[in-house]
Amino acid sequence: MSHYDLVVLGAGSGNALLDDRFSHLNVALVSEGPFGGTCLNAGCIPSKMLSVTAEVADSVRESDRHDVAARLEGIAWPRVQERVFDRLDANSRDGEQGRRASGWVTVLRGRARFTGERELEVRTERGTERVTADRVVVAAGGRPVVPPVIADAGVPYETSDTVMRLDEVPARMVVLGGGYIAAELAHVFHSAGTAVTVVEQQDTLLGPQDESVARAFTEIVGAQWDLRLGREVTGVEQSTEAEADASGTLRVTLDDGARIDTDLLLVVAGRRPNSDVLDLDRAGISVDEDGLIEVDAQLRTSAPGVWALGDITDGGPHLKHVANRQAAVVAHNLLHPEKPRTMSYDVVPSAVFTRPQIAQVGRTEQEARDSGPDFVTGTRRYDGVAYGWALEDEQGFCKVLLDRASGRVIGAHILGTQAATLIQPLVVAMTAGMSARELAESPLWIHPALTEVVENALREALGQLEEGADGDG
Ligand SMILES: Cc1cc2nc3c(=O)[nH]c(=O)nc-3n(C[C@H](O)[C@H](O)[C@H](O)COP(=O)(O)OP(=O)(O)OC[C@H]3O[C@@H](n4cnc5c(N)ncnc54)[C@H](O)[C@@H]3O)c2cc1C
Ligand SMILES: NC(=O)c1ccc[n+]([C@@H]2O[C@H](COP(=O)([O-])OP(=O)(O)OC[C@H]3O[C@@H](n4cnc5c(N)ncnc54)[C@H](O)[C@@H]3O)[C@@H](O)[C@H]2O)c1
Repeated sequence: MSHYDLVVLGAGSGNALLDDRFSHLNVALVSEGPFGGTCLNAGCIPSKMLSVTAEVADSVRESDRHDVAARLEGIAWPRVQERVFDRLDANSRDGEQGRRASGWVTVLRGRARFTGERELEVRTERGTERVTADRVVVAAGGRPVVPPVIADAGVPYETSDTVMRLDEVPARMVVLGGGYIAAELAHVFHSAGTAVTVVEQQDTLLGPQDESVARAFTEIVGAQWDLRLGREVTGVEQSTEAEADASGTLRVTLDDGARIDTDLLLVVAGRRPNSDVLDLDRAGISVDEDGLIEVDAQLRTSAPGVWALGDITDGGPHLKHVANRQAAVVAHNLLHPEKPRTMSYDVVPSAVFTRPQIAQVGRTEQEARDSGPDFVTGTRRYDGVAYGWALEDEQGFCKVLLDRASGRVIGAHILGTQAATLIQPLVVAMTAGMSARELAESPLWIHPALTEVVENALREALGQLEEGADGDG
């Protein structure tokens, strides 16, 4: 049994909290999977590297909109694979080697589970190691959910953990689920030449987005992907050899009786926390009904001396920038228990790196309607500003929601080129408590940058506020 000052479980965002400030401690970093966790190896980063490649191909395809004569000869998928994963795998290996060479971090690669309070068993290649610690941070993330209809069918399928590393691009793909991951990966594979069918149980893709964004996105991609909305998969079978040659290796049946022959099934129907394999009850760590570890604002769990962060917790949306901030808060609280910091989830932006790109922060219009504050909206389209003309963009828009009483932005939604970047001034204003008028009128907005669409949406909403105020008077 080895004893440590600190054990961190998980080499994703958990690894991010360890820096030289901890070098006076005896630390163990335990991880089953590779360093960098989901984000580096199978999540945010490879998906964005592939999505930018897809964007480049899309630009060539659409070059005639800008009177440029170009023809796409194809995406060299094996070379893309090498470029993306050689870099990411090296980064992961370097991260692990750096820790091993640090002199103060012991790396234990293997599956861990709790055997008592701040006591763990780790099954490594060299056998089972038992460790105890004064303090423990649990950052064991989550994994894809595979509905029983697929898991029990005994057929081959891919998830986001595997699909980005395929050797070749399939001719046909059925994507089960129409959320974030589906939107990003369907774009990548469609652009690489795959005929994509998306099966989503709700009536739109990206259901939790603002209703105008979800509607517009569903309509735009509906012209490129075969969408089966409001549908569920009821069965999947492997085709016979003769059928496979003619129509693909799998046959997917939907609840309306439709049968779809395909070469590959991608299951992206949500994620679940890895808490079920950790025997958390033996450590006194409480979870909610979804298996998420319950944490307070300081990211403490119900067990003394145990903190948790990232996708395994019930603290905030499961996004990498949230997990990174949580890691910074936990690091501070471990080092300065007398002056602890807390997490706030008041303003959490997110983006979907699909085509068109989508970004959001704060409330959706449907949430604002349901939760009752009196609000106004302002929407401006990309084709209403000069840079939108330059882009020949006929789909993009920015919508802002302002609280009538305070004049502050309570939500913002952008669909279109560079949405993830354009939303940031709105995020800053919301975080700083700046009014919409201050944001629209105090900084100079560069002309004719695309940010003018944000400025104009704000001005439109401010006009609505004024009209309301005049009416009241
Ligand atoms: C395809 C995809 C795209 C995404 N894109 C984005 C994006 O663009 N932007 C964004 O903000 N977020 C994105 N996310 C979400 C983001 O990846 C996660 O929120 C983030 O990586 C969570 O970090 P984490 O440290 O909580 O978990 P992880 O990074 O999953 O780390 C968990 C660690 O725990 C280890 N572990 C688990 N169980 C055990 C065990 N029993 N014993 C030992 N070790 C264990 C794992 O090996 C791993 O090292 C994406 C996710 C996916 C799947
Ligand atoms: N850009 C980003 O920030 C980014 C990108 C990818 C993933 N993520 C993170 O990963 C999480 C998981 O992404 P995800 O796309 O797997 O989940 P999700 O929750 O976003 O979407 C899952 C979708 O699958 C549908 N679904 C579930 N079961 C189904 C079934 N049996 N039949 C048909 N449809 C079904 C759901 O209705 C939902 O629309 C996200 O919530 C987010 O936290 C973030």
